[in-house]
Amino acid sequence: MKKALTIAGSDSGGGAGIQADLKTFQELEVYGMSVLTAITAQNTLGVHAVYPMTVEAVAKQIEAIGQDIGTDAVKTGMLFSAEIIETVSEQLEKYQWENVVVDPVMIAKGGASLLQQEAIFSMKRSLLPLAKVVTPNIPEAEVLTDMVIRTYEDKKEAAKRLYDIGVKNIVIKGGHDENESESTDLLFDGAEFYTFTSKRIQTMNTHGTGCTFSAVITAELARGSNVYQAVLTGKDFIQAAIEDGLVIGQGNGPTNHWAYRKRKYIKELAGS
Ligand SMILES: Nc1ncnc2c1ncn2[C@@H]1O[C@H](COP(=O)(O)OP(=O)(O)O)[C@@H](O)[C@H]1O
Ligand SMILES: Cc1ncc(COP(=O)(O)OP(=O)(O)O)c(N)n1
Repeated sequence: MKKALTIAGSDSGGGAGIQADLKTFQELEVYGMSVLTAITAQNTLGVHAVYPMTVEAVAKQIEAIGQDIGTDAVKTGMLFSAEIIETVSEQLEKYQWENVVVDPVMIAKGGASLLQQEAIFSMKRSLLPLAKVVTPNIPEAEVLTDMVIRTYEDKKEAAKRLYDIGVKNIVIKGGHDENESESTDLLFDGAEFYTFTSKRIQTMNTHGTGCTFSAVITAELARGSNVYQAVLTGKDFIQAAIEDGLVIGQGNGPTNHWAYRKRKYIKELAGS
C-alpha cells in the first residue's frame, strides 16, 4: 500500500483542499493522510471565512505522521501564512520525504485570498527549493516570477525562473490562459519542455481543479511513476473530472472525482 500526505486547508464544501486531495488519493488506490493548516467556511459560492491553525498544531500533526507512518509522497496546498510555511518547510527538511509536490495556492476562484501577501517570500525562499514538482496556475506563476504571462514563450520563461529558484520540475497550468478552445499545461524539467493539451470544457463546475490535478501527481509519484507520467495521468484525470463535473450548489460546482475510475472501468469492460 502506497501512502500520500496532504498538508492543506479544509474546504467545507468538499470540492477543493484536503477533501479533494483525499478523494483523489482514494480513487488512485493510495492511502491518504492529512495535516490541516486552516479551516475555511466555503461553498460553491465562495470562501466565507478562514480560520488558520496554530503553528504548533501544524507541526504536531506532521510529527505524528513522521514518527509513525511515514509517506511515499507529500503535497502542500493552502498554507495561508509565512509562519505556517516556515513550519511546514522545517518539518519537510526534518523527515526528508521524497516526492514533495507544492501547489502554491494563493487565491480561490471567487477571489478570496488563501495566502497572505507577506508569505510569498517564505514560499520562494523556504518551500519551493524543497519541491520535486511545483504546480502554479498562471496568476500564481506571475506572482512567483514577477512577470506577466500571456504567451507560450512567457510560460517557458516563467518555468525557467522557477527552476532557477531550485524547483526540479515545474508545471504551469493552463486553466487561466486566454485560449478558448484548449487548455495546455507546460512541464519543464530543467532540460526539456513538454506540453499537455486538452479540449477546454465550457462549464462553471471547475471548483477544485488545481487541488485535484496536483493530488493526482502526488498519488502517481507515490505509486512510483516518473514526473512525466504523473502529469499525463493528472491531465487525463482532471479532464474526465471536469467533463463529468457535478451540479452541486448554486455557484461553481466541484469536479467529479470518480469520473476517471468510471471511464477506466467501462473501457476494461468493453475490452473483456
Ligand atoms: N475549462 C477547462 N477545460 C479543461 N481543462 C481545464 C479547464 N480548466 C482547468 N483545466 C485544467 O485543470 C487543471 C487545473 O488548472 P487551473 O484551473 O489553471 O488551476 P487552478 O484551479 O489552480 O486555478 C489543469 O490541468 C488545466 O489544464
Ligand atoms: C481549502 C482550499 N484550498 C485550496 C483552494 C483552491 O483550490 P483550487 O483547486 O485552486 O480551486 P478553486 O478554489 O480555484 O476553484 C480552495 N478553494 N480551498
